[in-house]
Amino acid sequence: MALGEQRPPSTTIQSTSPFYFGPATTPEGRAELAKLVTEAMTSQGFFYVVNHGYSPEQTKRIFDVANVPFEQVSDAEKQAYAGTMKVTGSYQGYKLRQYWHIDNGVHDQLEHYNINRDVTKRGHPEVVRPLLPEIEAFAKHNHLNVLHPILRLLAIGLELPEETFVNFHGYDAPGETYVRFMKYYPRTKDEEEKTGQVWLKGHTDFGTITILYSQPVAALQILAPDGKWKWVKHIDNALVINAGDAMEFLSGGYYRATIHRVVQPPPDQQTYTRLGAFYFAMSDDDIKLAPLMQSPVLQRVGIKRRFEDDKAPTMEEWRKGRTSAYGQSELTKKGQVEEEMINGVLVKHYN
Ligand SMILES: O=C(O)CCC(=O)C(=O)O
Ligand SMILES: [Fe+2]
Repeated sequence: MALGEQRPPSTTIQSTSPFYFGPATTPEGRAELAKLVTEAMTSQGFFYVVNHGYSPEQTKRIFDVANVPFEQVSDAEKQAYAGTMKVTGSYQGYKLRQYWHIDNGVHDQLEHYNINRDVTKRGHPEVVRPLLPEIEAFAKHNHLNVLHPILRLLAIGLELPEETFVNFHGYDAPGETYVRFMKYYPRTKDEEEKTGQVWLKGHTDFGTITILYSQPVAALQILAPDGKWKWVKHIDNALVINAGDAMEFLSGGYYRATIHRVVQPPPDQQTYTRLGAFYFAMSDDDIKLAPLMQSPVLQRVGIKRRFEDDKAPTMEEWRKGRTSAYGQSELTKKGQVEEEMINGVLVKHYN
């Protein structure tokens, strides 16, 4: 598919303007950017990053690489490299189609291939092996050139020492931060109807920061503060950044975990397959996800508690609890929202 040729539909979020990492080399530049990031993360819950260091050609190459685990690997080999989410609470390897329940007996039609930033942790399908140096370079770029600068801005936004969150996200520290490639396959009319055109239910990501490489098939929506789902607009070679549960917990609710979902694209885009490239960041496994009380900002605005501080899960406990339950557990319906308890914390799913 020729990425970049499709146009998104007209219903797009217009309020968030992309910004540049460029000026962030000086303390003044970072202070300015921190204001923008804080504004985005405490209101809409996402922002774009442009000028992040990858050229359009490098980004295109990553999407070509992203397609390989889906298009060039046989079903049998995919099975051999399937992840064991329910048992290990870890997404490494394939998340094959039909694994999650969406709604009314309908299961998902999307595949992931998840690769830890330490690409040697597991084996990979034969055609993926020669691509591992490139995938590792991609992980490192995301971690050091995108994630760490964002984490510095988020620390400044809480008036904490700049390296506070960076120190929780060591590239070589034990933890799960990983690259995800993802492919959505077409669904039947019946499946579309029974799920109200929802491909991936409204959810929050469980890590700290998600980096999504913007791609042209519109389908991602964010639940805006006014309670309406809004399309996320495609911007060529931009990154869409959102916070997840772990960042919400660490920031005492100040930075909101963004509620987002994936729905059937608008009619003019329904014949395209949708390919995704992501970097899912988590803090190091041993970090306790309790609010950073030392933040002067939190001392002023107060903390929204999800659990008592001494009961706060570690990153490892939280990611394992959420991963093993996701799409497999019995959810309790409460109107439009479905709920479950993970590690004593209420988790919501939205239609
Ligand atoms: O495909 C997308 O745009 C979003 C996927 C997503 O939300 C996820 O994998 O957590
Ligand atoms: Fe997500």
